[in-house]
Amino acid sequence: MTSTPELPLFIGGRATPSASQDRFANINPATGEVLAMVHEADKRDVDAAVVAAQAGFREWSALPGMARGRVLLRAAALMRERRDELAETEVRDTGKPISETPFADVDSAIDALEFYGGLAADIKGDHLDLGSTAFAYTRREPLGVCVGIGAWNYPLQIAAWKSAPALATGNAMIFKPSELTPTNAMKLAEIYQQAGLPDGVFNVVHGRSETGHLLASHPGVNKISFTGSVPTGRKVFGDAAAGLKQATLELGGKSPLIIFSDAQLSNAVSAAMNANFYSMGEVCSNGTRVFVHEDLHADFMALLKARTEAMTIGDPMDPTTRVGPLISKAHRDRVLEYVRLGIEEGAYLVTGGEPVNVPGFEDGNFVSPAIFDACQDDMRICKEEIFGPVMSVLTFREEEEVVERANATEFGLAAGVFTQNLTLAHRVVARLQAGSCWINNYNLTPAGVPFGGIRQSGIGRENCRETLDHFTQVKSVYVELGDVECDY
Ligand SMILES: NC(=O)C1=CN([C@@H]2O[C@H](COP(=O)(O)OP(=O)(O)OC[C@H]3O[C@@H](n4cnc5c(N)ncnc54)[C@H](O)[C@@H]3O)[C@@H](O)[C@H]2O)C=CC1
Repeated sequence: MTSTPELPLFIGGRATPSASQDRFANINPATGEVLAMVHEADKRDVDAAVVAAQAGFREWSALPGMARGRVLLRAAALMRERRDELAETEVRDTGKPISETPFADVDSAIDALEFYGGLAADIKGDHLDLGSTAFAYTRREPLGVCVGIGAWNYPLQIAAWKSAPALATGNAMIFKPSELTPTNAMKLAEIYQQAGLPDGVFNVVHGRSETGHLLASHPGVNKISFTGSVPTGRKVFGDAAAGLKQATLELGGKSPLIIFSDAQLSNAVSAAMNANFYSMGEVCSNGTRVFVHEDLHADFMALLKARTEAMTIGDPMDPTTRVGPLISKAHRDRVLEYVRLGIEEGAYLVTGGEPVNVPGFEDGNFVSPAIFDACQDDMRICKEEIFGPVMSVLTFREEEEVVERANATEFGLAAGVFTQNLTLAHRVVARLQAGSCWINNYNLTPAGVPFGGIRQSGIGRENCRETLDHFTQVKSVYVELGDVECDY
């Protein structure tokens, strides 16, 4: 009989057992199998990670940007060699289908490493002319030890989106993956090390909320980059405020997708499905409020229903599968509770929203993709983030009306507009209160295009050049070439 593997921490360039004896199980959401017993970091471990990161920072920040960029590019190449393995690991940890993870997870992570690897040599300040006898310049300097805290839905992508800009700018990072999906952060640490990253520059600390709090409140930490839910984001921001640390937050959403009557129908349906059912709907930027113009509604619903019912639910390792299990039993129950609530609130359940028994995967958390029609703005299913495969369809008549209703939310992560009238599209997008918008597509996040939210959806932008500003601070230097004026 083989024993369950252990997943230790990664501190100072070494796989390190936690000082605490606490372990928690990492469970495969498709099978219920315990993949590993994960070491939970306590205060001693967090202190050790900070000391290691401070040492790593001294060495790493002294290198020229070109040298740092080269390490990131080597790491990207190593990830590409291990693409299949990383994609399969992501399937086992998250339950997402293998038809997605090589692209949305691994390639997106590789893109981030290549993007920031390329920019590392171009991190620079400004020169200010102050007349013939003086000038000033600014330096963009790293912050020091940065903490990354990740959610469970895109574990490798989040680790890469946070660590690549942090490292490109000369910082060290301590990354805490979600306790539900801890494996690929360890593989990323191995890859960075193999690519030549000095010990201590990228550390992985496992744990749950207490470990996250210990990291966010640690006096030796200079910045926190967080991805997760709004309530946790508030706590992390509170810890950052108490220590006067910088923080960027990528939080949840309840984003609108507006489909005007002239939209190309099959593209609009494709986008609505991607915006609700990709990764089983466990995507922060999902367009879960689908506003469809009354004139298109009947055709839209017919095609949407047929295509949704044709999605294959099953073994996430099977390349033909489109719907895998939800991340955990607790989350599945929460999603099913929202389906029950939607019916109770008077929305019409067109299809799905039921637990699915997949033969051979009796312990899997499968739920069929759900479509609600006849939704009203004030229903809880239309106001609260469900983070599962539940689409709410609402109808509208006028542009003015739909813009107002789309913006009537506490969130502001993303929004989409479908129309062949580009004047209308740009006019509407300009009025939508969201950080990331798409016209005639949805949820694409290429490296270089800023991603992030406003209002309750977060602070800061990831996956773009602006992120470099979030991982650096400006030092200004005044240089005198003339004499010092003095009245004394
Ligand atoms: N805007 C974005 O880019 C994204 C946002 N999300 C959001 O994440 C949420 C789902 O992810 P979950 O992992 O369930 O979120 P969560 O907020 O429960 O956990 C996120 C991370 O925070 C850690 N944590 C928990 N309590 C903490 C504390 N007091 N201090 C510090 N860290 C703590 C967790 O261990 C985990 O690593 C959804 O609301 C979703 O919208 C997810 C992916 C991307």
